[in-house]
Amino acid sequence: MTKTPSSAAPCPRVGDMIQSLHWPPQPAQQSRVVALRAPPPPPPPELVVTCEPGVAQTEHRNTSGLSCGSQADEESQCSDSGFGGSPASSLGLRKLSDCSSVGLSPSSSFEEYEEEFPGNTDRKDTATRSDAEKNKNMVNWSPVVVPLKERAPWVQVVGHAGNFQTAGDGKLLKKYCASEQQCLQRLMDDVLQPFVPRYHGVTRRDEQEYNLMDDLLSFFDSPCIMDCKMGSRTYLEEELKKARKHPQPRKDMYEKMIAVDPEAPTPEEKVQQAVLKTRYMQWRETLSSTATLGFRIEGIKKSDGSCNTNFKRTKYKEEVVQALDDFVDSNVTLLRNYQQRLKELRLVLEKSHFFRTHEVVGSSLLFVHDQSGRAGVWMIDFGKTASMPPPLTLDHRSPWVEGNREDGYLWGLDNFIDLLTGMLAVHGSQDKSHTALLLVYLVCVVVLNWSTQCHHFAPECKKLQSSGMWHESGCSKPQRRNHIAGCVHMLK
Ligand SMILES: Nc1ncnc2c1ncn2[C@@H]1O[C@H](COP(=O)(O)OP(=O)(O)OP(=O)(O)O)[C@@H](O)[C@H]1O
Ligand SMILES: O=P(O)(O)O[C@@H]1[C@H](O)[C@H](O)[C@@H](OP(=O)(O)O)[C@H](OP(=O)(O)O)[C@H]1O
Repeated sequence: MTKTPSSAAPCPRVGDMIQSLHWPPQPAQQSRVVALRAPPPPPPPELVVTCEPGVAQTEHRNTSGLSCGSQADEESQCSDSGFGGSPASSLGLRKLSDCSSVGLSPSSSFEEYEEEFPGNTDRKDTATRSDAEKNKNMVNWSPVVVPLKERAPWVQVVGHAGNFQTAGDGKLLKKYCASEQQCLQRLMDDVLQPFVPRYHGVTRRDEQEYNLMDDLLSFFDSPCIMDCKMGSRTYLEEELKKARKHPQPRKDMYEKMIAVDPEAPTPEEKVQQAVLKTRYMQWRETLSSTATLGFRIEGIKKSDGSCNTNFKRTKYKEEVVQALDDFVDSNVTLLRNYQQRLKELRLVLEKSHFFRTHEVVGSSLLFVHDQSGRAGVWMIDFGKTASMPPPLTLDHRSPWVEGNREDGYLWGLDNFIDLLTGMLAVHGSQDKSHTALLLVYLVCVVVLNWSTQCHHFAPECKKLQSSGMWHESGCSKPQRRNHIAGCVHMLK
């Protein structure tokens, strides 16, 4: 969300991303890392108390031993684009999805890279007991923190390139964004806390400030990850107003648009070779399932290292179901775990004060599971989450009409849960028909077996014997049906 084009990394290749995110390597390996992928790793992050001017604080609280001051409740959204947003030259710099790593070759798989760094095994010692205990509070299903030596390097599935760094101790640094910081702080005191990465305050590294939070992948071993953007609207009402006041057509978005559908721009946009951000965002919503289902899949990374961010046109239920089924490898237990977790989340969202009083736009649900069958879902990305002026609240289900600020988040979640329920029902009925087929097969085998035992008593067999058509091994194929019928008749 925080866009600092000057410091934004170019669309990272997988290896580069790993290099910049996974540190610090042991000195012995460091030169190898540098030789392979410059630049060298940065120094450890320094925790700072977030009371500097310009760092908005709204609450007195103490996270990770940090105490914070208080300022006016003024939120600045992290996404500035649309009215000055990413310059055209940033095309290719911004999103990981622009350089989709679909079908990464095995040689570029994350796991393989990890093996290049035996030093990583030593770092398991740095995962302290207190960290493990903090993490324990966050997950309400399994308190296991996977030892670092077993962990694959951190992976960013989608989002702004260059926004993240790992802290190496089960924590993650995301480029500082004041409104996101406010949300994360508030969420730590809300019933939603178990569904959000634990927030540890602001930290600085290399002159850049970051929000420090739990790395949700640290609970998993070679995780499969899915990012789903929630809600029926992906831009803030505020963005719409600003775009009307100061329209700033974007060339980069025009290019992203024609890359997907050359016919999408209007004749006017074709002449300008640029589109407004809000227009681009609306087009993305209707092209995908955002407008019809209230959520869309942004990207999926599987445990084999393959990563797919090619979901811009994944719109219809059947397509979404197909992608979800592929994400869980048709594993019914995982589907059930995810359904359960989403139902729990829905119950908590309906009770949450934070949720009631915030317009939640552009936020994602991060789905993570691994081979062990553990599965978790967390809310991430609050850069475009804006508080409502009191006493206004949102129900998150009503359709959006400009001015009501409804975001369709719960409507999307309802649809998501319904899809999973439907998938489970199909798997259930498939299981039943498989069981029925298996039973029929078993009965046939038993009866056939029986038939060879009881042929002496079956009148048909006697007939066959007297006609010389009996085979020593039992009935020959053409007569088998009669034989079985005879046996069954006898049993009656
Ligand atoms: N706490 C976390 N733990 C593990 N992975 C995370 C965490 N937060 C974010 N990620 C990873 O980073 C990706 C992008 O996250 P996020 O949406 O917060 O970034 P962003 O740059 O603000 O994205 P956007 O372009 O949608 O605004 C996610 O898809 C996920 O892979
Ligand atoms: O997925 P795409 O097609 O690449 O489109 C991007 C996506 O909608 C992001 O959510 C948005 O960032 P925000 O959510 O922060 O607005 C970004 O705007 P940006 O280019 O202005 O960062 C878009 O370019």
